[in-house]
Amino acid sequence: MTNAIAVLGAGKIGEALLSGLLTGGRRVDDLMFTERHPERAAELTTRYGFRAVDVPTAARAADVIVVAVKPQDIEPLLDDLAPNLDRGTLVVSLCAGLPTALYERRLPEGVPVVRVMPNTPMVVGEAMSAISPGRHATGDHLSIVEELLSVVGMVVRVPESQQDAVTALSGSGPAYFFYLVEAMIDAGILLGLPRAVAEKLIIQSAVGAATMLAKTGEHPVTLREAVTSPAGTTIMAIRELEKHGVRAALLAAIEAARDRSQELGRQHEDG
Ligand SMILES: NC(=O)C1=CN([C@@H]2O[C@H](COP(=O)(O)OP(=O)(O)OC[C@H]3O[C@@H](n4cnc5c(N)ncnc54)[C@H](OP(=O)(O)O)[C@@H]3O)[C@@H](O)[C@H]2O)C=CC1
Ligand SMILES: O=C(O)[C@@H]1CCC=N1
Repeated sequence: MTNAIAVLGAGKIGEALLSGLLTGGRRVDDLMFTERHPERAAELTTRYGFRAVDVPTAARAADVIVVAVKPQDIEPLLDDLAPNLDRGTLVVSLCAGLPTALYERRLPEGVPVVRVMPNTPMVVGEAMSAISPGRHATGDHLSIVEELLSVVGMVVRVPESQQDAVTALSGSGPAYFFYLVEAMIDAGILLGLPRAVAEKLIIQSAVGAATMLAKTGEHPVTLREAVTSPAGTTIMAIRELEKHGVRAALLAAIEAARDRSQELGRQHEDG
C-alpha cells in the first residue's frame, strides 16, 4: 500500500477523494493537500484534520501526487511541481482533457503519470473512474491507482485515446441525470404537486431505476418496455420525448462535451 498522498487543488473532487480515503481507513497523517486560498485550506484542516502543505513539501513527502486543479490552472502548478518532483513519485491527473504527454513534457524525465477521469458520486463512495497509463506508468502504477480509487467507487482501465469520450459520458454524466431530475420535478410543479412531494417521487424513482439497472443485469430497453403498457400513459410520454428530439439532443450534447475535452487538451499542446 502506498503511504503518503498529496492532492494538489482540494476543491470538489480533491475533497471528495481525500475524505473518501480517510473513511476508507487511510491515516489522516498520510493525507495532505495544497490549496490556493488559506480560508479553504483552514476549512479542510478543521473539518478532517488533513495537513495543508506547499508544493515542495507535497513533492518531498508524498508517494502519490494527485493533480485536481481545473485544466485552465495547470500551467503554474506544473511550473511549481517540476523542480521539486522526484522521478520515482507517481503523478495522477484528474483533469479533464489534459493528456499524460503534457505532464511527461513538463516534469522530470521518466516520471510515471496516470490519467484518471472520475465523477462526483465519489462523495458517496459511488464514483465511476476510468484510468489510463502514460508512457512511463507500469502495471504496478495502475494497480496502485486502482487500489486508491476503488475505495471511492468503481474503476475501469481504458486506453488514453478514449479518455475524452469517457469524460463526456461518465465524467459529466451525473450532471445530465441531475438535469433530468430537475426537469421532472418542474413537471410535477406544472401538474400542481407540492414541490416536496414532486422531489420525493422523482428522487426515489431515480434511485429505484438506477438500482434496477445496476442489479438486474437487464438491458435498459427491456426495463423501459416493462413500464410501457399498450395504449397506456408511458407511451404517450415517450412519443413526446421522441417528437422533441431528446435522444438526438443527448447524442449531440455528449459529442459537444467530448469536443470540449479534446479542446482543453489542445490548449496545452505547446506547454
Ligand atoms: N467536478 C467534477 O465533476 C469533475 C471534475 N474533474 C476534474 O477535476 C479537476 C478539479 O475539478 P473540481 O474539483 O470540480 O474543481 P474546483 O474548482 O472545485 O477545485 C480545484 C481547486 O484547486 C484550487 N487551485 C487552483 N490552482 C491551484 C494551485 N496552483 N495550487 C493549489 N490549489 C489550486 C482551486 O482554487 P480556486 O477556488 O481559487 O480556483 C480549487 O479550490 C478539474 O481538472 C476537472 O476537470 C474530473 C471529473 C469530474
Ligand atoms: O465540466 C467539467 O469540465 C468537469 C470534467 C468532467 C465533469 N466536470
